[in-house]
Amino acid sequence: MTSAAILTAAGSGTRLGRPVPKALVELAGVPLVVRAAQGLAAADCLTSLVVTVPPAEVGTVTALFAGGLVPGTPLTVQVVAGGPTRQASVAAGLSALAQDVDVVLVHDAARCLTPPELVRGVEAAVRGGHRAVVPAVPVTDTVKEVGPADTTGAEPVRGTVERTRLRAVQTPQGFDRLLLEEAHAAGAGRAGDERAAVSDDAGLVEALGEPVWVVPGDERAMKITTPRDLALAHVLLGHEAADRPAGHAPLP
Ligand SMILES: Nc1ccn([C@@H]2O[C@H](COP(=O)(O)OP(=O)(O)OP(=O)(O)O)[C@@H](O)[C@H]2O)c(=O)n1
Ligand SMILES: C[C@](O)(CO)[C@H](O)COP(=O)(O)O
Repeated sequence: MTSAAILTAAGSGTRLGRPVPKALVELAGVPLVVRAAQGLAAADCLTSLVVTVPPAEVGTVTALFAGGLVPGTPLTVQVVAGGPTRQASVAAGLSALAQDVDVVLVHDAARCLTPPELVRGVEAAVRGGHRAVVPAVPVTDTVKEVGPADTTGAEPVRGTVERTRLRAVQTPQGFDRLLLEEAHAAGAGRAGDERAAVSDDAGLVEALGEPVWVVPGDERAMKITTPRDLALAHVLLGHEAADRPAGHAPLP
């Protein structure tokens, strides 16, 4: 039996605000989707990778991977069209997995600096018997629940959530394949609509009533969502933010 990853890269990147889908935006000259795939390959615990991309970009991304991922790594790469939500994209990736895959990692291309040791740790935790595993870091802000805004736009605080029990969840999330397939089948009715879809795969497993386990995450597994995140990713890489589009001022 083998381990595989589904790399979700079918989003548009609205919050990043670039003219190309986020996965094709370059970080120090390398598209995010390629960086993320190379990080998965470097973990050396996977045999195949299914990359979900916007339907119009299947050809472009297939060409990006035509030369192989990392010299010397035998990881096979298959590029498929994603869906209208992240949940739908993962479901599309699941149906493209090879038959001998029994452990599946689901990873965001937007978390392209995730270190290989985190990937290995999640895969090992699933192989070790935990059927659903998410990496996470402690929350550092105080988190409050609020009610509907008044006429001035101010929102009343309803309560303060006990912070010591909160974790910010990252990817890759690792699953026993049969459990992930069962969870996606049960939640399929939610996949077509962003307001109903789950924001992570573990949420579908939780909805089944099955346990989900947390392992320590890593700050480098940050998600690139906004222009500020992209600038931070340059800093983490030790590069100047040279990919800034023309006309954009440097961030303070
Ligand atoms: N229909 C979708 C939506 C998102 N994703 C992927 O899910 C990951 C996390 O999503 P997010 O960071 O929200 O990316 P976008 O949806 O592209 O961002 P935005 O919401 O700003 O448009 C990304 O790697 C994204 O490509 C996907 O595969 N299919
Ligand atoms: C899966 C995820 O990265 C875990 O934190 C996150 O939920 C993705 O959310 P997004 O709104 O699709 O970026």
